[in-house]
Amino acid sequence: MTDTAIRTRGLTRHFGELVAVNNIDLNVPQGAIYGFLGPNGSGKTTAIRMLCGLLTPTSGEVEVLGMKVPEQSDALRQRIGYMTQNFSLYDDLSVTENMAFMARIFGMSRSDGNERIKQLLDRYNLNSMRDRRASAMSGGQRQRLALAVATLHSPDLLFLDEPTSAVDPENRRDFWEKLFDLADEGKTVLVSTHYMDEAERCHQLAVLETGELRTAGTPNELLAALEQRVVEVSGPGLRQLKDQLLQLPEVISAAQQGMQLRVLLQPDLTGSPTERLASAIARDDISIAVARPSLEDVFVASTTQQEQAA
Ligand SMILES: Nc1ncnc2c1ncn2[C@@H]1O[C@H](COP(=O)(O)OP(=O)(O)OP(=O)(O)O)[C@@H](O)[C@H]1O
Repeated sequence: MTDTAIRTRGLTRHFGELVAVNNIDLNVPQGAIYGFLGPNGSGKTTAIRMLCGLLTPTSGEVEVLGMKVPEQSDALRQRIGYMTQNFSLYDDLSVTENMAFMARIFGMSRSDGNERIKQLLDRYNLNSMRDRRASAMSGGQRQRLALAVATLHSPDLLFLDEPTSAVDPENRRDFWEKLFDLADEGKTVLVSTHYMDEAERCHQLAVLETGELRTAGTPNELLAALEQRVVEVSGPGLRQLKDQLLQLPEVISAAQQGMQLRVLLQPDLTGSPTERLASAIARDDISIAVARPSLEDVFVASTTQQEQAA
């Protein structure tokens, strides 16, 4: 049996009239890398802040590492790490000073703190810049320092809010390797992201839109459950073709990818999707082929249903 690291029921947060998080049920297994995927303003940060005990829910139940939140937030704080979007480093402090400061906050003795800092300097390749001020570091270096600081007290659960938005693909890949090392040690990681390649790396995912949980599961489960059909269309005049496609009732979305358009179709179409589109467009200079769904298609399908229904 897998233990549950995070369990919520009916998690809701209002800001005045705005419902930022609406009635969310989550089950995050221990040891998983769990992705929060959603457009800007979909409620990812608000949900994370409630799970950390930093923000009180308007209603609903939250249990994190077996503790009730917000009631047991103080005890929980020792067992979780939180890396925010802007990394929350002290720019005027050096690499080791940033870490030593956090060690003091967590009440570590000087010798324990120094021992842990030594381990983390090695683990996150920060030795060569140990005396450098945080303000003088590159995006990738700051990210590694932020992860070192967030894991200084060896938390069992790590919250990462869009941790890779300021770094290049190589640093992102290295960062994810570090996350898998943590998961391999039994740590649970909840990570919010906009990037599809990152979503694909997660063991499980939740897709949020306008504060609501649209879908959740492993990447394979989400792909298998996608009811919408996906086709690729190529031919001359792709920009005009795209506008034409978007007028059709069968089409949910169309987006150009290089020399072709990726088109998501309504789920309940009868007959062959390619023949149906070909007859609707009625042009003999284009080709249409069925495509394998991707997580981006899942994301688009689950975050445009509401717009269509409205
Ligand atoms: N303290 C606050 N007061 C009022 N509204 C807020 C507050 N915090 C968040 N919101 C609103 O709640 C909604 C959800 O915001 P949130 O930051 O949780 O989304 P997000 O998915 O993390 O977005 P992003 O990807 O842009 O970081 C937004 O409409 C935001 O403006």
